[in-house]
Amino acid sequence: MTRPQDAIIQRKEVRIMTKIDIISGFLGAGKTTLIKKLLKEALGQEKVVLIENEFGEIGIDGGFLKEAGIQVTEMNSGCICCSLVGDFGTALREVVSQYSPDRIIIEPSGVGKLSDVIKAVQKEAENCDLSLNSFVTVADAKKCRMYMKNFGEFYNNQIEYAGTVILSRTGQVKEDKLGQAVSLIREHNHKAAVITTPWEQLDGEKILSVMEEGNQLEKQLFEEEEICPECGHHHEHGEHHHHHGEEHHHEHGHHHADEVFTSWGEETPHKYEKEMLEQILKKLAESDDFGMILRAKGIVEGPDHTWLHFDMVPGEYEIRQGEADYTGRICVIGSDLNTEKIQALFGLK
Ligand SMILES: Nc1nc2c(ncn2[C@@H]2O[C@H](COP(=O)(O)OP(=O)(O)OP(=O)(O)O)[C@@H](O)[C@H]2O)c(=O)[nH]1
Repeated sequence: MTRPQDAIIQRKEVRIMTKIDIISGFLGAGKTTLIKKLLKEALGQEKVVLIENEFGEIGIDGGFLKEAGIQVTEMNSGCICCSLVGDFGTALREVVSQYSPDRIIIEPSGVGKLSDVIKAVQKEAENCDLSLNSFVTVADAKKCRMYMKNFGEFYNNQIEYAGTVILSRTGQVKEDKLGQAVSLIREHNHKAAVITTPWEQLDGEKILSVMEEGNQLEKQLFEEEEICPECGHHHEHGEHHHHHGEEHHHEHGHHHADEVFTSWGEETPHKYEKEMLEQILKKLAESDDFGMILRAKGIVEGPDHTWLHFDMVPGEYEIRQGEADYTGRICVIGSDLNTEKIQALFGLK
């Protein structure tokens, strides 16, 4: 029986809990861009800590968020999922006791499995005052077919476990292509809300409210479906079986991210002219000589004490002028990387 005072006590308990939002998504999907938008447009009044787990030993993203006054905890020593669950728990507890934030945003590495991250958070949530508030996946509308085909074991898991799927770059694709992307997502997740509106048209508050709605599906997700400890996939039963019961069998081989993806990173004082950097990124994006490049990013010194920040994902790159850093750094992530050739391309050997 619920008495009025019980309701009050419950509400108080909810208020002191730290909310956890997991923002997953494949390499270069737009996780950091989304987090910046949410911080600016929806979370300005809250005390937020960001836990980042970048793949590759050189952290690049932390800087500008720190400039914005956000506490950033990087976990570059290993991955949140699988092997280092214990360490992740420690990091989470430390963050809670040190900062008692209103909210912790977790940005897992682009090649992490969302199911593993959710499991790790749930394990800790039992011990501390943490509530799993939302778990979303950012997916590039232009590339989801290609990623599903080539890296389904990692990519599909992120889609399957998302409470909300936020498509990025939807303004750059034609309507029919966007429709195809949504169908592909739906094949792997028929419950999540899928945001298709270009981000510029949406306020951060709106996005946050959709994310938080998605949370209500959590119980359903975890109660109805068992999670395979081997592959992290749902083993659905009953009438859901037609859904993706078949394809998960041949995906059953369990790979750790570092068996499939490699990264190369270097800190360097080397200076680059903008045109030079452009040529490098173009070659990286277009040539097959370097392996399958999935992501490159960095901050390097340019001419006349300027600093160039760059981002590359398959098919596109971007160079902006930005803040100086204590030294230049470059990170390249992909599959079957030829690191010697990449190093030479950047003029570092
Ligand atoms: N035009 C456009 N560009 C986007 C969008 N989302 C991300 N980008 C660009 O894509 C690149 C990667 O974005 P990030 O936000 O760094 O992606 P991420 O998922 O954090 O990437 P990782 O560091 O690999 O985990 C940047 O150059 C962004 O400006 C989008 O919706 N539209």
